[in-house]
Formats: sequence, C-alpha cells, structure tokens
Amino acid sequence: MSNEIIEIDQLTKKYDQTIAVDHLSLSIKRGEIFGLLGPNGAGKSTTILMLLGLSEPTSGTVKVCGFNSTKEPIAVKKRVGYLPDDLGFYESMTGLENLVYTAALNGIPKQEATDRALKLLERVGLADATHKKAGKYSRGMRQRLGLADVLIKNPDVIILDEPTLGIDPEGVRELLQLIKTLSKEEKITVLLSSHHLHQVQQICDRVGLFVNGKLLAVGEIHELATQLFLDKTTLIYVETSPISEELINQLKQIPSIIEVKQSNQRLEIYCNENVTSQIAETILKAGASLNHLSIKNYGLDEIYHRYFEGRGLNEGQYIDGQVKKNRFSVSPMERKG
Ligand SMILES: Nc1ncnc2c1ncn2[C@@H]1O[C@H](COP(=O)(O)OP(=O)(O)OP(=O)(O)O)[C@@H](O)[C@H]1O
Repeated sequence: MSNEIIEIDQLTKKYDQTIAVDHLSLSIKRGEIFGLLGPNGAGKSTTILMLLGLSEPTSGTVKVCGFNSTKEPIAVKKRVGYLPDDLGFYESMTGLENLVYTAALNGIPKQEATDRALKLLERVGLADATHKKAGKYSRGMRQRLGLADVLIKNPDVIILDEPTLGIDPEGVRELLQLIKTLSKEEKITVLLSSHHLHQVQQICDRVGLFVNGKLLAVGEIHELATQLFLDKTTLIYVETSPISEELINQLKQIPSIIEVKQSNQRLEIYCNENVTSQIAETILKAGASLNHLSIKNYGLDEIYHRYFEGRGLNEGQYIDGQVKKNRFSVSPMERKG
C-alpha cells in the first residue's frame, strides 16, 4: 500500500451558489496526525463527508487507503473510524455492550469483539466503567468511549471532529495524549478537525489552514508561519536606551533582520531566525544600555491573529473581507497553555 493514506485531488463541492470546497489538493501520510483548522463555514465538515463517501464531490477525487471514497464507499468505511462531535451511544447499554454492538455491526465475531472491547476500555482509561451504563458516563468518558468505539474495527484512519468539545482542561490533555500515543504506536493516521489552535498545536504533525473552501497554507507550524508571513517568523523585543536613528540602521544591517519598529524605548525586531546575540552585541557596541531582550516564535494562535485579525505585516494577503470576520476560538486558558 502506498504511504499516502489520504489523497485529495482538486476536490470541489458546490451547493447552489456556495463553493464549500474549492479545488482542494492534499496528501496525508500513514501514521501522520493532521490538523484541519479553520473558522466556521470553512468547508471542513464538507471535506470530511466527501472523505467518508457520504457526500458526492462536484468535481475532483478523494481516495482513502487507495479506495475512491465516491465509487468505493464501503471499502473506505471499513478502514475509517469517524468520531463526530455529537456522538451517540445506547444509553441503557454499558460501555462494553456498546463496543460489542459496534463490533457486531462491523462483522467481528462476538468473542473476538469482547476481548478487543475489554482491551480498548483499558487502553482509553475506562476499565472501571466497563459495566456502567453509557447514559451515566461524563462528557469526557463519552469521548473516550467514542475513541474506543472508532478503534474497535481496527481502522487505518480515524477522523475526529472537535473531539475535546465540552471536556475540562485535564480531560483534554489526557485525551489528546491518548490520541497521539495510539497514533504513534498503532500507525493510525489521524485527521483532527478543530477550532482550538492550542490543542491542534499540541499533537498535530502538520496543519492545514482552511478558509472559504481553500487551503491557505499547509505544513508544520513553523513552515506555516514562513508561508504566511514571508519569513518574518521570529519577533524579538528589545528595550534599550538611547534609541537613535543610527542604532536602528545598524540593527537593520544584520542579515536576518527584515524590519525594525520602534515604540518609545522598545524595539520590535522581525527576523527569520534567532539573532539575539548579534542584536545585543550591536547595541552594546553602540554604547547603549540593554534593559530587556526576549524572543517570540509564532505559535498557531499568533499565526491566526496576525494573519486574520488585522495585525498582519502583509495585510494584502487577505483573501477577502469575510476572512476577517471569522474567528477561531482561543479560550483564555488555552492562550496561557
Ligand atoms: N447541505 C448544505 N447545503 C448548502 N450549503 C451547505 C451545506 N453544507 C454546508 N454548506 C455551506 O458550505 C460551506 C462550508 O460548510 P462546512 O459545514 O463544510 O464548514 P465547516 O468548516 O465544517 O464549519 P464548522 O466549523 O462551522 O462546522 C458553508 O458556507 C456552509 O453554509
């Protein structure tokens, strides 16, 4: 089997006047954890539905494990586990019974299903709740049961839509760690659709920034910053005095520095690598005092805020006015994390 588990080629979906997905091309490798990140209405759910063979593309193709999702949806469904954001269980059945039921739907013999379900309940930290009714599970427990439920058929790919919705921060950390461990140990490919930048940043190997049906950028987080900000990926804050025109010009001579902005006694220096030592040397040589120096590499929330919320250095890159109105949710707690 090819190393590319998900292959999307020029995928397009139109609903009347709306282009929900617009000539999307993307490949995801076996064992990769890929974050599909985008504001409401970006086209994430539509893409997932086409991947699962539940919605027909207007044009283009999508293949999962080598099978065309549109033409061979049953083969695709056998290999893909999908955890929607509003998963449902039989409330009066226990965790174990729910898993065995799903296994039966997937043609797994009863004894094998029970053995596998018990192992999975242990794996997702629900061993103590094996015989408890699903209706009595907390939100976090339900999500973990959901994960066990998608894993029971031994999928090659799992698609998770906002898997941490409604879970407390500790539960979120545990669930994300569990997803990561499972993916790495079992070589399961994970497609994680989310608004939560910090969570995506914690576990994804690569991220696609999706807006208005198009992928604006795709790559590892540091690559995204480079793609979106044309190399102004590192920001160094300096407090020094006195700040003279001459000092600013000398700093601009350092090769990796792209822009120097001054506000009062503070300089914001945009560059494409860490040049703190050259900056310190230049300031001290100029006879100025160095009071503060710190470096900031961009995480996803800065990437988002700089790119979409008017703080961008390259504001001409806005796709259209709508992009600015959209918001990803970054809770205060996530920002701190
Ligand atoms: N069945 C449908 N009929 C008409 N338009 C639709 C339909 N489903 C989605 N759309 C439109 O397609 C666009 C993409 O929607 P989609 O649900 O894929 O976005 P999303 O990124 O999943 O958003 P969210 O994060 O809110 O779930 C939106 O403009 C939406 O209104």
